[in-house]
Amino acid sequence: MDEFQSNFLSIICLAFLCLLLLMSLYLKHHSQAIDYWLFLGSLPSLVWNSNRLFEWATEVFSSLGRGSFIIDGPIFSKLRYLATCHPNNIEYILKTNFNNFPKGEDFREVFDILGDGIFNVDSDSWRVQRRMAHAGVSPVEFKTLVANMSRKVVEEQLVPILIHVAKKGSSIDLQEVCLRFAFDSSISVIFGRHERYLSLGLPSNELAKAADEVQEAILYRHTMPIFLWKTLRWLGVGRERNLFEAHKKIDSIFQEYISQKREDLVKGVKTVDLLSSYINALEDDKSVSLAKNDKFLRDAMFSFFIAGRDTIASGLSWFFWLVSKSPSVEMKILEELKLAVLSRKKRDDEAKCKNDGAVTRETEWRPLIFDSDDLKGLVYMHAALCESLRLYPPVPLNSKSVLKEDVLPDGTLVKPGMQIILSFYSVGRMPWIWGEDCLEFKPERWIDDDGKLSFEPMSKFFAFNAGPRSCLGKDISFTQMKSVVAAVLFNFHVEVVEGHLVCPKPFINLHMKNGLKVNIKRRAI
Ligand code: HEM
Repeated sequence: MDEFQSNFLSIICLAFLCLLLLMSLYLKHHSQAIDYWLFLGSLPSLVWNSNRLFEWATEVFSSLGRGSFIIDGPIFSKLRYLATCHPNNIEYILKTNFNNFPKGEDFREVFDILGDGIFNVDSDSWRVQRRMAHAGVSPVEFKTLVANMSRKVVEEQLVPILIHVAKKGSSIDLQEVCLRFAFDSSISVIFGRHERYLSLGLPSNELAKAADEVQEAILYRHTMPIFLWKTLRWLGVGRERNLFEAHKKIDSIFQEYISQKREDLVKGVKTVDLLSSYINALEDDKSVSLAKNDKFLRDAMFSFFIAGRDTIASGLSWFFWLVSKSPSVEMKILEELKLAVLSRKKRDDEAKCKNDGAVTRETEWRPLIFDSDDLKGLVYMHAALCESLRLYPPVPLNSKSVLKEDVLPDGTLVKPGMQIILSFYSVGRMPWIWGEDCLEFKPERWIDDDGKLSFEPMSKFFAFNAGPRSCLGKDISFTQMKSVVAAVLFNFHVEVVEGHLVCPKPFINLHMKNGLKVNIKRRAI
């Protein structure tokens, strides 16, 4: 064999070996339900499925038959994610070894719009924020404020719009209505202001527009390597330009609200709202400058605004959709509400008899608005809301970093530098976690044999997070959602427009890609 022939043979052997390596790498990982590409890792799969990320992750978990899988980035990047939906892992990360899994610097950079707000800080800064937020939302006065504000927005804004739509016989996007309800309720509770973003004609609002832009831009950041969006930010182009403008707008609106509130407080105008309670609490600490306080207030209030707006809207929209497809659930909710109305009537009649002896009977149809007293103890409605949040958690994913090497309860090794994605969306869709009927909307699974709410499902329910960073707004969320659900279902029949396609939108919060187009009819009970 001459030199040329031997070189030629070597090249052929090398090429064959490379091909073999490539095929084996591809095939090996392909058999594990997630494609792995030489040099590019799992990035092509991720990009390919970016418009159905939650469903894709769920499919991968299902086909693997276990609760964790690795997503590798391109060969020279340090990108390495662990996706998990295993309840034991989630419990371990959020509770048992909480200190080893902070949010981390990457999260902080991507969500820089949140500043030093509670969602964006770890360790001591988080503890300070948590203490203040807890003190702000725990008092009975605050809970009463939330109940009163929800009732007000429902009575004065939501119901009149639905009456209008029912009379006209036209359709409406119920998701948009829920978003606007959540916006107005949040603003009134946080700032004591009444925005009326939810009103006939669906007016535009600068703050709402900026907040939407922020969500879109942050999602966009998730789809590309950090260096790329940072370059776009530096160049001031595309979505980064929009984010910059939205950031500026939000800062100026919040600064105006804060200054206005300070002036009101100096004038002696007292209101019960979150901002007032924060200003009063900060007043005691004279060591901090006003400007620093204002920045702290901006970050804290923006976090509350983000916390309450999209979550409540998402929770309500998916709930109405699920109930519209499940007449038996709807009937049971109505039965429960009728009982609540009867006991209210009894209370009212007794009070009237005591006062003037005459019990009036109403003849004309008037929408019935429920008070917080009426909404206490609605076990079935509570169960139905939990069931809807199980299938469609408003915060579908959570992300954590790793401080020290650790082994998760399912045996997965995690190392510093890795990012862990907790897929709350997938947890509710695994037969091995929730049973073979996991995809069915069954509020009954939340009710025990004595007809009370069962605590058992709570150990695998993470819609409100868990552990030290669990949601501080859980109770008030139920108050708000119940006041909307009761008023809408008791007074109206909601019917999804025929042919309207409902599917999740890849977003920070779980919204519907095409909204929720519904027809509204007045209900005669
Ligand atoms: C259906 C409605 C809601 C759902 C499903 C929900 C869910 C969650 C989740 C999953 C987290 C953890 C987020 C993370 O670690 O990044 C969280 C945290 C939080 N939520 Fe909610 N939330 C809801 C409504 C609210 C409301 C109305 C408020 C307003 C007071 C609120 C206040 C908070 C706060 C302050 C935290 C931060 C806790 C911390 O980091 O220590 N949430 N929520």
